[in-house]
Amino acid sequence: MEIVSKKPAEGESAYARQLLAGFGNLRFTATLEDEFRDQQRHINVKLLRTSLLVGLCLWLLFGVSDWLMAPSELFIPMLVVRVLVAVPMLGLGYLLWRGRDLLLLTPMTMLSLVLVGLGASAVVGLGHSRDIHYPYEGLLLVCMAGFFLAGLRLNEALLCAAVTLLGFTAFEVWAGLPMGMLLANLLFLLSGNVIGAVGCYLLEYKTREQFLTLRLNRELAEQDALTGLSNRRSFDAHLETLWQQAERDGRGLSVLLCDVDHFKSYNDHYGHAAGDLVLQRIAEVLQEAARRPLDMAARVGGEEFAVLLYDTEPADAQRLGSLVVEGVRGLGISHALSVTSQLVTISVGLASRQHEKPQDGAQALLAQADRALYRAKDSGRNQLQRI
Ligand SMILES: Nc1nc2c(ncn2[C@@H]2O[C@H](COP(=O)(O)OP(=O)(O)OP(=O)(O)O)[C@@H](O)[C@H]2O)c(=O)[nH]1
Repeated sequence: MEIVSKKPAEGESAYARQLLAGFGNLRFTATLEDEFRDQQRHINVKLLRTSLLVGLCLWLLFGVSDWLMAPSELFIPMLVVRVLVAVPMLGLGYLLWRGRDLLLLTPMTMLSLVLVGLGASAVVGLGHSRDIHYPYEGLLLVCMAGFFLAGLRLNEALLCAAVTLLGFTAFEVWAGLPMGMLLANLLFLLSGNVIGAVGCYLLEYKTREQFLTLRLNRELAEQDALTGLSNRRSFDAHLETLWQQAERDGRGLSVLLCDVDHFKSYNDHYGHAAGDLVLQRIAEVLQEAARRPLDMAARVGGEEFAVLLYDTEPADAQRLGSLVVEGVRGLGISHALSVTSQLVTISVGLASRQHEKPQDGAQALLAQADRALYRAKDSGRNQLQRI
């Protein structure tokens, strides 16, 4: 039978595909976008704690500027605005302090930012109702905070800036600012926002690029290049993790250790490249057996594979292991020099962690599977043995 390569192609990784396809519109495919946003939420909690503290201090500090610069009868209304805006900021602070409700983080941040923007617009409007030279430039700081300090994505920061500028325009019309001056002020604020938006775009683009590159590198570091299965390193780590989880939750854990039979003679007869293709086809069979989220199929040596089965009873693991033996034989790959069969076959050793008995640890389980595999080889290969 002719064997066709099913090796994972370059770019088969979702991260690599997204890097190749580009993301100039600052958006990934749905799954990656969810993953990205989830990661950002966790990072932003820390960033926001600092930003909020700085923002709140500055917001109240500007009250001193109101006191120094505004006509005295306006100070109290301005102070009321500042206090009213500080309340939702304190609410956001509470969310950040608790560190839960992460899904509320972005809406709360946007709400706080919009309220600060509108509050600042109201203060400026009050000022301009008496003195058209009352400083308004501080409003740009609010928009810049949205672009760079609040952990928002560009479109979210743009929305906050747009609402702020609309509020600013409304308050200025209310204050009766001359049209020419209003347009000049708006032009200044808009120019500042364009600069902020471009900077925010570049920052978000780089953040997304870094996200994809890091995830891709992590994936590559954990993967076997030939078969696309997990490699030995990630297998060992996953085994330890699952072992601890199985102990904690009182669940079963099984290891199938699989070794290709007479593979040396296969290589000698058909060539190393053909041998590589066989390993890839076998990997597919094993991957099928490890389809549940916590299960794992890995290439742990040259022609040696392992399958971890979490929360699986020994009898089920044995049934699955036998299916794997049959599945590989069922590939129908000729092996003229095999004294076991005319086809490529594998031997499998099974060991299971039984939750009702005291256990020695993950490595002991692996050693048991290795002994079972040795027994399978010794008993004629092309079969499963268990300890
Ligand atoms: N094509 C290919 N061969 C590999 C790879 N890694 C290891 N091998 C070969 O796998 C063979 C393993 O041979 P042995 O350990 O003697 O075992 P075996 O011939 O399979 O005999 P039994 O396990 O006793 O049935 C060696 O010839 C290795 O060169 C690989 O990545 N590609």
